[in-house]
Amino acid sequence: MGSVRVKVCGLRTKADVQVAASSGAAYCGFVFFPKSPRHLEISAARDLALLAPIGLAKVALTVDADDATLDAIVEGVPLDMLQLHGHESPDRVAEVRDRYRLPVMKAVGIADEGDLPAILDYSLVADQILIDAKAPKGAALPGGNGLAFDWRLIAGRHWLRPWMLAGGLTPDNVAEAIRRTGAKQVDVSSGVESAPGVKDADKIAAFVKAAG
Ligand SMILES: O=C(O)c1ccccc1NCC(=O)[C@H](O)[C@H](O)COP(=O)(O)O
Repeated sequence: MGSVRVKVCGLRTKADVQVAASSGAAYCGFVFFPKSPRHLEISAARDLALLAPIGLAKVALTVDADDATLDAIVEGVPLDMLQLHGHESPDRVAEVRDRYRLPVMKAVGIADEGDLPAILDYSLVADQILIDAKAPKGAALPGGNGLAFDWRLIAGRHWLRPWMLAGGLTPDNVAEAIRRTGAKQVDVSSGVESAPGVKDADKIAAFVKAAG
């Protein structure tokens, strides 16, 4: 595994998990959002999570999920982290962290300078921050849209918590994104797919290699 840690999000098959692991990814993400082509039922996610070797951290991604939904996911799937990718407030992030005793990563969408203070706000309550492109107005999905934001907005900045760069990353641009932002962790979903929700093994391997 290289020094930059990679999260491959939206895994749906056993082959996806196996290639993420063998390529050297540090995290795999399971999406629980029915509108997404990457959505998994709990039983399917459990089967995939049980395949993940030690060293591949299993992340459950939810969007404004209530306690009953999170209870079912946490009870049904062996997990290492929760990723909150909706409009969860800082108080809700703290509540989820306390309730499940799992590390929580909060996604923050960035489009311009005005979005940056939220990174600090959430750094006070979350274990990690996912710095992602803000979804366009009216988008069906709050993430996984293959859109990048202007990396100059975060270049040279430091935050209280570990953070991960996301949004429009591909095997072709990830090295440049790391160089320009100083990211020590990167996240990818659509950039390693051949169609929405269909991961491509060669692209996953190429992405992890390019991330270094
Ligand atoms: O990927 C999804 O389908 C998704 C659905 C609902 C909320 C978030 C979602 N993805 C979040 C991620 O962590 C993605 O990996 C991240 O937004 C980067 O996506 P991409 O630009 O496609 O690499």
